Amino acid sequence: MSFLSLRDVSKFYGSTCAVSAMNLSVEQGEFVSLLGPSGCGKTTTLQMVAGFEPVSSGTITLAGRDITQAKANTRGLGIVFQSYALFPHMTVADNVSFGLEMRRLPRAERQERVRKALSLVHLDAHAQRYPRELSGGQRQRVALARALVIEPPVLLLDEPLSNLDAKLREEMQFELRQIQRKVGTTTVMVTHDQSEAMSVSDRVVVMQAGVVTQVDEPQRVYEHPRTRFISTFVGKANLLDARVGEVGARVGVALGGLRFDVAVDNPADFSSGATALFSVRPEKLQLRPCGQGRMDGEVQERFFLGSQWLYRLSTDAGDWTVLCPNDGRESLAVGEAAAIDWPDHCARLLPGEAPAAQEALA
Ligand SMILES: Nc1ncnc2c1ncn2[C@@H]1O[C@H](COP(=O)(O)OP(=O)(O)OP(=O)(O)O)[C@@H](O)[C@H]1O
Repeated sequence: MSFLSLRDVSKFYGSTCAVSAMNLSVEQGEFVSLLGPSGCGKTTTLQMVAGFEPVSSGTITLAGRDITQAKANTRGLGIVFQSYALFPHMTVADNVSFGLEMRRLPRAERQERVRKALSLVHLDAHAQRYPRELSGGQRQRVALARALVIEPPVLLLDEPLSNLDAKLREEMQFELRQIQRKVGTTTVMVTHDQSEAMSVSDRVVVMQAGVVTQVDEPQRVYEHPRTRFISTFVGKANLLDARVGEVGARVGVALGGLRFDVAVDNPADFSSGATALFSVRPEKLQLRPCGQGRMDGEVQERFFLGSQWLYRLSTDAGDWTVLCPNDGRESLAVGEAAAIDWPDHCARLLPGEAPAAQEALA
């Protein structure tokens, strides 16, 4: 049995369904991110696990214990929310020690645990400072230390890095992952930032309108998105209408004047003669001289991104976005003709109709 488990958990606010029959199993020590656009039910899910919001239906278990109706303060979970409200009149050490005092731990043990927690987040030297004397990233680390010091079975993080600027955020993502690996605390993080979810998580739970649409390792979500929405929400994708030909282990596709086969995860999702979406990531496409690729096109726009060039090309099959590494060679000009090509294994086919949205997890 998994460590943290949600079974058919739903949440209604009046007639609004915030979370619909959600199933999720998190293993001990795992780092799982809930990823999705604003309003898809991520925070509500976390609040139900934390015990701050009652579930409308369903069951939540932790280490084999049904905690669905347990009061928040009896769940013993570590929680770091977006506004990581430290006590401004307390030193860093006192802020971190607070939860241990509430648990009436002896003074010597408190001091030792606070020392260890601050060392973990590299703030040993700042123990006697006040929150106002810290940078945003340091304050964030105090909040993390405060959550970790109680040695919670599960750490819940709600957009913990969203107040930080881009560079600090990236550094903290790296640190967060390192700390989590070191301590081994089972962690569930809410984020709407796909690159954050991908870079820190063992598995990503993609949510849309209260429904879980995919649960997979980050690379799998990126390389094998299950729906049109996921393929564009997680990274960028070229999506072109195609017609399904013969369906077997590989599926025949007609795209513009081209006919070719695509390997698919589940051939049963496709039927001959139906429409489907052909998908390939912009960075998987290559530009070649005319006549030397799969189809010829014309450059409509180009953008210099520093390490890459972004091109928009028009072809008979539709418009394409292509990302090419800036290898120092001369770029293509607007109006220039070029052929588009892609390796077979980078092509994906998505059913025209979205597959069953809810992922039932074993
Ligand atoms: N207390 C509440 N009362 C009524 N509706 C609510 C309440 N809290 C959330 N909702 C609604 O439930 C849905 C899910 O909200 P939730 O905050 O879980 O989304 P989210 O994915 O965390 O969004 P964000 O990324 O913007 O924080 C939304 O439609 C929201 O308006």
